[in-house]
Amino acid sequence: MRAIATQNLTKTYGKHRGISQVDLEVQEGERYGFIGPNGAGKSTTIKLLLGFLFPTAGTARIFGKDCVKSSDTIKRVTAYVPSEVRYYRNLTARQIMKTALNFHKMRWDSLADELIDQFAIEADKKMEEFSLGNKKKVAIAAALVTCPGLLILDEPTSGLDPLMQKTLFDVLQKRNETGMTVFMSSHNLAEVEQFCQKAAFIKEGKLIEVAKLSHQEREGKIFSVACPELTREALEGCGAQIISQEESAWRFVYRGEMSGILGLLSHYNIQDLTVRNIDLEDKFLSYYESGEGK
Ligand SMILES: Nc1ncnc2c1ncn2[C@@H]1O[C@H](COP(=O)(O)OP(=O)(O)OP(=O)(O)O)[C@@H](O)[C@H]1O
Repeated sequence: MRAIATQNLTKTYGKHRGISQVDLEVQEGERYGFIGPNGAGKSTTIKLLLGFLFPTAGTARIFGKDCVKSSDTIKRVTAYVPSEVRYYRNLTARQIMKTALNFHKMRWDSLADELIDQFAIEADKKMEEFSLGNKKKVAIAAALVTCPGLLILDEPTSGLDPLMQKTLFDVLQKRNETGMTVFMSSHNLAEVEQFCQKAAFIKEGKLIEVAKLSHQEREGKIFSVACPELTREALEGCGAQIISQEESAWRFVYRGEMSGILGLLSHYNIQDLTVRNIDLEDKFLSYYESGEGK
């Protein structure tokens, strides 16, 4: 079963672009990242999934249910943690978690206490007394306490200190192991790379790529080589894709067998050499700096 499926999903704000023809597929149980620069269309997509906005064209489904027609049913199996959390000032953290439970016709139980403990929440303090990061922790606990099948997070770690970021991903990992699907939009590429199995890249409202993030599926290595004699012809002849050259310093991507490039380099007097996996930041920069779709 697909937790999220959108087809041709399009939203315009009057004459302004929102998103255009987005086809997204997230399988049940997946940990999925949603990446794009400011204004790319991440929040618009999330709001369409949650039924906060209606599409101009196309469809969005969660667990097979249409996000417009079955918005109420979807809200019962989906939880959402926004990037910036706003609550009524005079509610306590406990009251907010209870409200979430009431909405799902659930009772306060040991899980609620456990979440308060894990996220070090001062449960009887009012929202007006909470810092931004502490409000975020309440939002996370209120989302998790309802045991959603799908958790959608917008910038999940914004406002959280490093210890709480770790707690969050530990808790998400455990929930994911028992079946919860996680869909998170983030500007923090390292956290997406570490936690998610797949990531979709959105640019100017269009989905431009879905990347698998498991280590086996990495697409090549980045070489940085210092060598005055090396030539563009030699590198390209071997299948390298040059990223930059400054005097004798070369940076290139190599996707072939290692023996090929190492065989070539062994003929040169190499002054320095580093090799590393392509990471999400490389991909992000290549998609978004180049001005091209891919
Ligand atoms: N209410 C609105 N009225 C007009 N245009 C809007 C509105 N909301 C979003 N947009 C436009 O839709 C496009 C996508 O915006 P969106 O907020 O979805 O991007 P985003 O990827 O979430 O950005 P960020 O990372 O900055 O939060 C942008 O061009 C934005 O200007």
